[in-house]
Amino acid sequence: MRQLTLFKTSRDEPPVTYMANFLSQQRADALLEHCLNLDWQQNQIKMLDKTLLVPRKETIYGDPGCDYLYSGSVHLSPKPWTEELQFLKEFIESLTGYKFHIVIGNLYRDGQDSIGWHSDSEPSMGLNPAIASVTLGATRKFSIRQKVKSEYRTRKTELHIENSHMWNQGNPQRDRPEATHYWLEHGSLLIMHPGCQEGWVHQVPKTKKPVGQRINLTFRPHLKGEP
Ligand SMILES: O=C(O)CCC(=O)C(=O)O
Ligand SMILES: [Fe+2]
Repeated sequence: MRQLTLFKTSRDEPPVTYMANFLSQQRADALLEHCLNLDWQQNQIKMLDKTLLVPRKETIYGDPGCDYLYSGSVHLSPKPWTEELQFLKEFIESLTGYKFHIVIGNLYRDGQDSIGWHSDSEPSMGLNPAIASVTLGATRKFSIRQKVKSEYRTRKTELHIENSHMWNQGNPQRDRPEATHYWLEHGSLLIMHPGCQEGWVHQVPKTKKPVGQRINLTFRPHLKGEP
């Protein structure tokens, strides 16, 4: 298959590529059905002396030994690839030229499930990782903006940024760069290119509008992955 040619983005444009009709309706429906039966769990994040439930369910599949730690406290250990997930991974690899070793799934049960502002910069992915994200089910808004200075310096997690009013003075939202929004649809692919995690943060905010369940699959590299 011909690979996507690399993607001109200017300094002020998010380094992402969005393909709305990546999967046919039929493939996307079948994959959603498959993914609803994966092994989902709701994890906990420890922050300061609090324990908070992650506001969505999660799962991880991938190469053996590719454990993933995020927010300093959520430890995910991959189950072996299912045939469907491995096929999808290889399809995206051949399209993009990027290599992936794990997939982390997010299950957003309704509009109250979300992921706050964050970047995915776990050292186990190596430097400047590309991440490919497939959406199944309900459409949700995905926002992306450039980092502010303080977000470059420390490895802030989604809950640190969301709760930054607890330790920042003033209004932390006031000086944030303007966000770009994408409506991620059933069967779509969003590629976050190298550099995206280093200079930008993204989120899927909560919404009061009635929305059905949505599954998001993020394919990621891992330093311990198979070559
Ligand atoms: O659900 C999405 O579209 C984004 C998920 C995400 O950012 C993540 O898993 O790190
Ligand atoms: Fe992310």
